Amino acid sequence: MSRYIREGDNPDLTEERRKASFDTEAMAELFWGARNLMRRREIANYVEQHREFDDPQPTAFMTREELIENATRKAVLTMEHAEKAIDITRDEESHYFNALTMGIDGNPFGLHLVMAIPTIMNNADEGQQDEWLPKALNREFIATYAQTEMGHGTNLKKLETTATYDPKTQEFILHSPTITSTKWWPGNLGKSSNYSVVMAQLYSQGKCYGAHPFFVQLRDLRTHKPLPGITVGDIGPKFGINTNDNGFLRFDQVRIPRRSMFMKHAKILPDGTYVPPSHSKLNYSAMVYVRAAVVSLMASHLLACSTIAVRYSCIRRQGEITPGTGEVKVLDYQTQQYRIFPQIARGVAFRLSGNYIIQLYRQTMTDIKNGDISAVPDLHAISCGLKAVTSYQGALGLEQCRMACGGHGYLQASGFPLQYTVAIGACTYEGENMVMLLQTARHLIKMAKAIRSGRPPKPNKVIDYLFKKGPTKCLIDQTYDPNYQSVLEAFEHLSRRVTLEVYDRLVQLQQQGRSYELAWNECAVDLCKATRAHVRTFLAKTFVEEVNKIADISLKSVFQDLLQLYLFYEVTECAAGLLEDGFMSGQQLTYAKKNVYDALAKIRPNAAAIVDSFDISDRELQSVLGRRDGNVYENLLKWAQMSPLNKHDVLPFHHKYLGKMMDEARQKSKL
Ligand SMILES: CC/C=C\C/C=C\C/C=C\C/C=C\C/C=C\CCCC(=O)SCCNC(=O)CCNC(=O)[C@H](O)C(C)(C)COP(=O)(O)OP(=O)(O)OC[C@H]1O[C@@H](n2cnc3c(N)ncnc32)[C@H](O)[C@@H]1OP(=O)(O)O
Ligand SMILES: Cc1cc2nc3c(=O)[nH]c(=O)nc-3n(C[C@H](O)[C@H](O)[C@H](O)COP(=O)(O)OP(=O)(O)OC[C@H]3O[C@@H](n4cnc5c(N)ncnc54)[C@H](O)[C@@H]3O)c2cc1C
Repeated sequence: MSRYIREGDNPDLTEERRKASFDTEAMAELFWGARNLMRRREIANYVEQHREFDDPQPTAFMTREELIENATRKAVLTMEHAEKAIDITRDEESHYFNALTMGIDGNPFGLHLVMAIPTIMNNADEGQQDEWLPKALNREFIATYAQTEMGHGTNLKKLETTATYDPKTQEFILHSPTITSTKWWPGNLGKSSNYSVVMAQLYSQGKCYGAHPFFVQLRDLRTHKPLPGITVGDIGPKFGINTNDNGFLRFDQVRIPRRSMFMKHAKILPDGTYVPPSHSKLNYSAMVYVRAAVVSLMASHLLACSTIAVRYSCIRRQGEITPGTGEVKVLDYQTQQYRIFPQIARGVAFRLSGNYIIQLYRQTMTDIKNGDISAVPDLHAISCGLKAVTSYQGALGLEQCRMACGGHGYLQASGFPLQYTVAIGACTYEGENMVMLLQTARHLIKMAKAIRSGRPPKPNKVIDYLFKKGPTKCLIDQTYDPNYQSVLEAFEHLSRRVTLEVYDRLVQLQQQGRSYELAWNECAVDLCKATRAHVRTFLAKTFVEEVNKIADISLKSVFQDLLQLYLFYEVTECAAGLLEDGFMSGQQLTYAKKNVYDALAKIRPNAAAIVDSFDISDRELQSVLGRRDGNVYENLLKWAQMSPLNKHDVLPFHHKYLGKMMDEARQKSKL
């Protein structure tokens, strides 16, 4: 019996769990890996046993100051408990523990862990690492990553903050020369951090060498007051992540020692001589890390929101399908399945590719340490595209899950506003999505040039297909192929065609006299399409490969249903492109749609058990609608009764305004 079924649960949800064709626990093991699943359970138990991690009230009812104080309290507790609760050397355990204890809306260590420490690990030289890393890991300071300025986020070449080297004192002078040079956005900069990685234009011997990272103390270690010459604060409430004190920062001729510059790759010698790095973008590795991590992060958001939507749709009865047979669970509506199940399938696809890309990141960082930088452009290309596509599709998917939950989906109690507002940040941070799509397109255009000139680069799993000659007509038909060769070939065809077409147009525009840059801008929409097609191909192939590795027949069959849905849903999503050149026929599109509907029907009886197997706890979901026990209605009422507005039956200012107005209106009407 499923470990998710307990006495007192909503019977509709229990009925759903009993219907499953597979063992939920075995599925959870497959999904997370046996060891990770066991550790997740142990960590979740640990947190449940320490009630001090509980929020004093739902965070939705807290003011911003209360939110930040609560997060800060829990962050300190988290660090105090970490060594007892988890193996701190295992990233998976840290991420899970942090998510359970601190939630997803931000915490004072967010940027310290995600960007500052990776920058120290990958950009500090040995001496600097010896000095900074133990202190960073030991929480002797909290650092953030200050790169974006009020005037420039994308175009790093135009950052205005300067770091001018003074050989006489062997110091850099940090300065913010204009209002637009004010650092703006860095997470945890406003109030929590006392150090920061600061990206500034490096000047030495009268020459500018471009943006470089520096490690800068911002606040006094004892008083926490900003150091002389430094102005720092919070940028105010935002669309979401209001638990995070995203900040602003200005420097007024602040002097820092020469060794504050990260010197693993580029260096300034004491006399001011600049030593360039082996690759000009090695200083950007923390950004590459977060872009890669976003893929798994989007998987987590999608799987959490589809868990909420599926569970709620199992207990929500509304309307009849066959008149007179009683109200159905809303999950029985095909439209509901069409809204929610593709989000599950995309979440799984993102999880699988997310694992791949993080491994590639780790491998590339190791290669760089060993002096091999050859994988840097490939990692950059695929991580930019994946980040852009998964954050965009993730955002759309979360919104579908919310809308699938009707009015209650619009409540903060649903958990959707928190998930959504956190998730959509990823469309912008770490490289705005269009900009990221265009970065991948640069790589694709190089590949197109190689194809046209008949000189393929050295073999590479991600782009080899571009150099293949695929079928000239789509081979999708009604026969079942577990390798989905014809679908993958269709995606490859679309990607190859769009890439080559936009390349040819780029060349043609230049032949007509446009500069490369102007031609590029005229082709930008199609360049983005090429990236999307390439990323779709990558996600799809990774999904097929991973499903083919599953040994257990009953689990594999569930994954195959999700894979079928994923692949044919994507075919329908890119149908215009496949039909445009006559590659796919209308009839084949009809087959694809039928495959989508068939997959929905196959997934329907397993849906509740599938989302259970993602093993997302109520503590993580923070959702009344997505509760494991399905007891939504009584808990919605309890939740509303906790609203601070309900502390008073009559609001203290009622008689001052509305009461007075109505009294006066009644008086007048009596006259
Ligand atoms: C389940 C998950 C569990 C746990 C979670 C784990 C971790 C947490 C994950 C997420 C964290 C969550 C929350 C964090 C929240 C927020 C963090 C956000 C922080 C930030 O936003 S920091 C600021 C980020 N800023 C940007 O990204 C700026 C974007 N701009 C750029 O990157 C660049 O300027 C550019 C790419 C647009 C262009 O660069 P450029 O102008 O310097 O260069 P050129 O255009 O001249 O290009 C030259 C050449 O270099 C290539 N290039 C560019 N960048 C790179 C790179 N990074 N690596 C390799 N190569 C690069 C470029 O492609 C060109 O190549 P070509 O050969 O000439 O074509
Ligand atoms: C939640 C959140 C957290 C953040 N955290 C941090 C942080 O910790 N540290 C930090 O340094 N920064 C942080 N940022 C800043 C973030 O990295 C930038 O906002 C992002 O890189 C985009 O830069 P921008 O805001 O200057 O947008 P702009 O570059 O001004 O872009 C505006 C719009 O113009 C278009 N555009 C711009 N350039 C191009 C181009 N080359 N081609 C095509 N279109 C283009 C895009 O549509 C874009 O949306 C954060 C931002 C957010 C929202």
